[in-house]
Amino acid sequence: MRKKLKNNDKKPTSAYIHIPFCTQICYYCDFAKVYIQNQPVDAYLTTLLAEFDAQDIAALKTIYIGGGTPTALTARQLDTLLSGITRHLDLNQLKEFTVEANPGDLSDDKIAVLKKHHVNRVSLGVQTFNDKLLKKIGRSHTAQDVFDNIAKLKAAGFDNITIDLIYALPGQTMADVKKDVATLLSLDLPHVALYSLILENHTIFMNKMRRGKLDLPSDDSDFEMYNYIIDSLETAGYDHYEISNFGKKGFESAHNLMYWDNAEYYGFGAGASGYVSGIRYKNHVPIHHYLENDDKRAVQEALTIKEQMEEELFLGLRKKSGVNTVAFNRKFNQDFDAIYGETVAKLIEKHLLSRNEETIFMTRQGLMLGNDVFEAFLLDDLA
Ligand SMILES: C[S@@+](CC[C@H](N)C(=O)[O-])C[C@H]1O[C@@H](n2cnc3c(N)ncnc32)[C@H](O)[C@@H]1O
Ligand SMILES: C[S@@+](CC[C@H](N)C(=O)[O-])C[C@H]1O[C@@H](n2cnc3c(N)ncnc32)[C@H](O)[C@@H]1O
Ligand code: SF4
Repeated sequence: MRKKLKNNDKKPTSAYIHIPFCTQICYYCDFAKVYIQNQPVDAYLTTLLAEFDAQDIAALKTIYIGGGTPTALTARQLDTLLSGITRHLDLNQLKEFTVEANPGDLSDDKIAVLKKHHVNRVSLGVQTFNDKLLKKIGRSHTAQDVFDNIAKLKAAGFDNITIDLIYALPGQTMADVKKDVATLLSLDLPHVALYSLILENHTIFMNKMRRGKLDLPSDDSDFEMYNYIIDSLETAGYDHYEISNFGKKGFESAHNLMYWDNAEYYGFGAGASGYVSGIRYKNHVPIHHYLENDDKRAVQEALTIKEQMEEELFLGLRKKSGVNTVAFNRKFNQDFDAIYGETVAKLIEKHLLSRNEETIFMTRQGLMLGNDVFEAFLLDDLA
């Protein structure tokens, strides 16, 4: 179907900002980033803030600064970035302002800068509490750094702290996962994201795998770990509100929910994705391409209605609450069951999907095999 969606005149109320610098390059990571030494960091920040200013944004509900590692910047650079972003914003409307941080990088002066500029959520890339495993995956911090950073953040008044953990790491056993979960629960944080290790191209791990030198847990162990994690966290009072995300009541990430609700957002910086006025775009990467091109967008595409409907399903089904079919009918002016009724029935038969009156949502099995479910919702060209 070639028909374009009507452009949405309303401005997005969320922004993602990308800082593509790191003080370490982890063996598993394929995100847009480079080692920070000798990089044109100040020039990058100037260009990034010019890109931001050009949109003339008066208010945002959620801001997410990710990377790379935002806290790889010096306190002065972080101050420049955060004051540049918040300078013209109506801060009364800002609900969630997240900055990602690497435990090894988060000093007192950087924490003070975050606090000064209204950051109210910090996401720490912990990955595991096992120091041996941390070394094995190329991280330069220890579990103790994490405990120290969390204590400092709490002392500075940050109550919305989330951590990222990865499981199914090379050589990791079920006993290791149980220890990580026990440590996590002892910290009593309001939110955590747990990812199964993905073997990405162009990473040291992929290189090792090709040479037969990476000892990854089997798919069965991966399932067992995932099941254990979900059961333990749910028992401890966390809501498993998205495939990889768990939150105490009221601490679900508003910014990430915005993505899964298929809403529009700005993306600023090298490699950032955005979705504005019906157009999905991705900015130039690597950094010098981003700096040198006047048009920061490397690719952009106006989504057809078919693509919009597919995305509504892929993204919405990531959430435990699933997709509301009545809202779908209203949004697209189509009959959900005429398009997807058969697909849904087949997935229910395979115990991957459930349905109640208005919504469809994934079963535990579906959450584990997410990609199989998403593929089933790809549409052939509609007439
Ligand atoms: C792009 S990183 C940015 C966070 C920050 N630089 C840090 O590492 O502390 C965001 C998160 O993605 C997750 N991640 C990155 N690569 C992954 C992979 N190959 N498999 C699973 N999770 C991954 C990690 O948990 C990481 O904390
Ligand atoms: C893997 S997720 C981790 C989420 C986080 N732990 C939380 O719950 O707040 C975050 C990473 O996804 C990537 N990311 C998120 N939104 C993006 C966007 N709009 N454009 C490009 N990358 C994005 C960034 O690399 C970012 O570090
Ligand atoms: S996981 Fe974080 S610190 Fe490690 S390379 Fe990726 S972005 Fe950088």
